Amino acid sequence: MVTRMLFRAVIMGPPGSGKGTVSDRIVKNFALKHLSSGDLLRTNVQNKTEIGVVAKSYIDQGQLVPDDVITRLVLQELHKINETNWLLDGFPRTVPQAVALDKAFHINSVIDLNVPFQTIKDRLTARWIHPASGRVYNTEFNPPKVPVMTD
Ligand SMILES: Nc1nc2c(ncn2[C@@H]2O[C@H](COP(=O)(O)OP(=O)(O)O)[C@@H](O)[C@H]2O)c(=O)[nH]1
Ligand SMILES: Nc1ncnc2c1ncn2[C@@H]1O[C@H](COP(=O)(O)OP(=O)(O)O)[C@@H](O)[C@H]1O
Repeated sequence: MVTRMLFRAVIMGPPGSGKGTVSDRIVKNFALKHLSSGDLLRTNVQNKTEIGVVAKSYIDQGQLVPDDVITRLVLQELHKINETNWLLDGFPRTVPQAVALDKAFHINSVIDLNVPFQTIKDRLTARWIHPASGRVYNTEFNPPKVPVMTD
């Protein structure tokens, strides 16, 4: 049996550090699937799945979704793309999540975005998200081609 080497990476950093933006750029240049825990949760919230209903109450309060809920959701998705190289964004965020991921998969690389707090504040102030597509812009760094429109 021939076993193909698969590349598994995690991108970490506080909210607003640029995980989503950097991930988009990486997957444009490398054959990786980008899986974002935030996007996954938002899809579940939109579709009103059982997990989505539970997750919404935490997200709306600005809290982390409980470890067992998010871990089940993310690992289930990762098993679906078992034959693919992937880049995981937003997970793990806690030690129990990291332990669960480490047990389930061998991780080849971790990118840790180290961005000063003031820079994060400035970026989040200028962040602009198009709700329908989930595309992320920045009014200074990465503005949409037509102001207030998504491209
Ligand atoms: N100036 C600058 N802004 C950036 C950079 N990377 C991301 N941003 C912007 O910072 C904001 C937060 O980025 P995002 O990818 O949503 O961060 P996440 O919350 O870690 O996924 C967005 O408005 C991005 O357009 C960067 O390298 N420089
Ligand atoms: N690994 C995780 N563990 C717990 N909750 C999470 C996790 N990832 C995402 N969430 C929930 O989803 C929300 C949105 O996440 P995300 O899109 O990554 O945005 P941000 O990077 O701006 O926090 C978080 O505020 C949190 O409530």
